[in-house]
Amino acid sequence: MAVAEFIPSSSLNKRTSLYSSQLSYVSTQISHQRRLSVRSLPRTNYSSQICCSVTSKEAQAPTVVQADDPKKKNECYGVFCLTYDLKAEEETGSWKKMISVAVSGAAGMIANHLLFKIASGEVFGPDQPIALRLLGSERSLQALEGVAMELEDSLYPLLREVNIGTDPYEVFQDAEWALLIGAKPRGPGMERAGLLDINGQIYAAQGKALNAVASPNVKVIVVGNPCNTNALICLKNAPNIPAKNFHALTRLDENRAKCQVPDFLNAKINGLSVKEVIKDTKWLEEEFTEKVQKRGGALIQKWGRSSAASTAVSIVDAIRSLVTPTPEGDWFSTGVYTNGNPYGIAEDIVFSMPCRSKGDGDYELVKEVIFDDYLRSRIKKSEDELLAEKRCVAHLTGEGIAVCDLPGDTMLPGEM
Ligand SMILES: NC(=O)C1=CN([C@@H]2O[C@H](COP(=O)(O)OP(=O)(O)OC[C@H]3O[C@@H](n4cnc5c(N)ncnc54)[C@H](O)[C@@H]3O)[C@@H](O)[C@H]2O)C=CC1
Ligand SMILES: O=C([O-])CC(=O)C(=O)O
Repeated sequence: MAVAEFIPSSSLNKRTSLYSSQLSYVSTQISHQRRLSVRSLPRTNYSSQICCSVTSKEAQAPTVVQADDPKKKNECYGVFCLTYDLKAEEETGSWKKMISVAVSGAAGMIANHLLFKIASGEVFGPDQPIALRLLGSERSLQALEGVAMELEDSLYPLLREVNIGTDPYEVFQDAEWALLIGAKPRGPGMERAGLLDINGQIYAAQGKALNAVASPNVKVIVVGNPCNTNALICLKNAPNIPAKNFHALTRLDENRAKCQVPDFLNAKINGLSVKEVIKDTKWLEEEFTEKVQKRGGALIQKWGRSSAASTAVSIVDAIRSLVTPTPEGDWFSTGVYTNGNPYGIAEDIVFSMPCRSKGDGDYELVKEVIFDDYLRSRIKKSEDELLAEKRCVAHLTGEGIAVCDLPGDTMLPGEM
């Protein structure tokens, strides 16, 4: 195995430019350990290339690239990066082409659960190699390095490359999936309009970055709250990406409903409709609905922070629902851009809809969901709240001057 050599950052392209020399050293040692331990696994034809880069504005020192194949020097930009001939082995020869998955808020609680699921193959499948591109804030950069180290230590065969950085224009480069988790939590005394503005600015900037550098068909899942309106802001700032590709993560609520009692109007218990089994409509309409609505807040009271593990699971479910065919007769919930929906929901907002997928990353709306007056009234309430939020972020969607007349009961889960 050739000895790693240092290549001055100026000789590489912009993405590879930065690393503090001390971290570069630490990472080099760790990469060596990985290289040695990986080599001891029963893999053949292994030719690793290791390089280190952090993309942030405080660029510095060298990048390490193994010198045995000069042609490959510029191909690897990861904090760690393993490249070898995937076609050369029986197992890896059947793997798909590597995909690039960007995650923002990658040093946060939700990402700390999610990233390891993605790297393990649980999300995109056991034959799908992954490059992770992790976006953090300036404050979280060091923690992000820790995340990358833990990913490396986990020896996931499918995880080929990890990049970290704080500039979305660098981190989102060529991303095929963008899981946008990073956001500021609402603090005590902060007005909802203030939170909408702060997080809206983040999602406007990230939408612009995706528009400029991501894969033109990138699929985007917005998790940071308020996720529907953040998703709307994001897609309005990314006019070159189909609006249909943007989702707001509403799957956690579906999962929470299922863990209580499923959607009582459309779901079945042992083949019978829920209302045939549970006759107590008052309980279904009042207690059950409220329980799901307030589940997030109840958890914040217990944990002192919002749901992280179950949110990560629901992101996994949301992605898997798009990359695997939906079973016959089933559907899943995801917040999507309303553009010709069959339910009379206001157009031009992001609203949770029943969807099905053929497993190609795309979806279609399910048209035969049953509504009653109760459901219609609850949906109208959500619609009014989202329309009010939309007016409040008009300055971020390019639709003029914002007017914030948020209804009093627009609640975040922590507010009870
Ligand atoms: N849609 C849903 O069902 C749920 C949404 N959430 C929301 O998800 C978000 C993240 O939650 P956690 O991971 O628990 O929070 P966290 O506070 O643990 O992590 C957030 C991370 O985002 C980073 N960050 C902040 N601004 C950023 C930016 N501009 N670019 C990149 N990274 C940035 C922070 O440094 C932090 O590391 C919150 O907005 C929370 O309200 C939480 C639970 C459920
Ligand atoms: O507001 C939060 O951070 C938590 C949240 O969305 C939920 O638990 O549903």
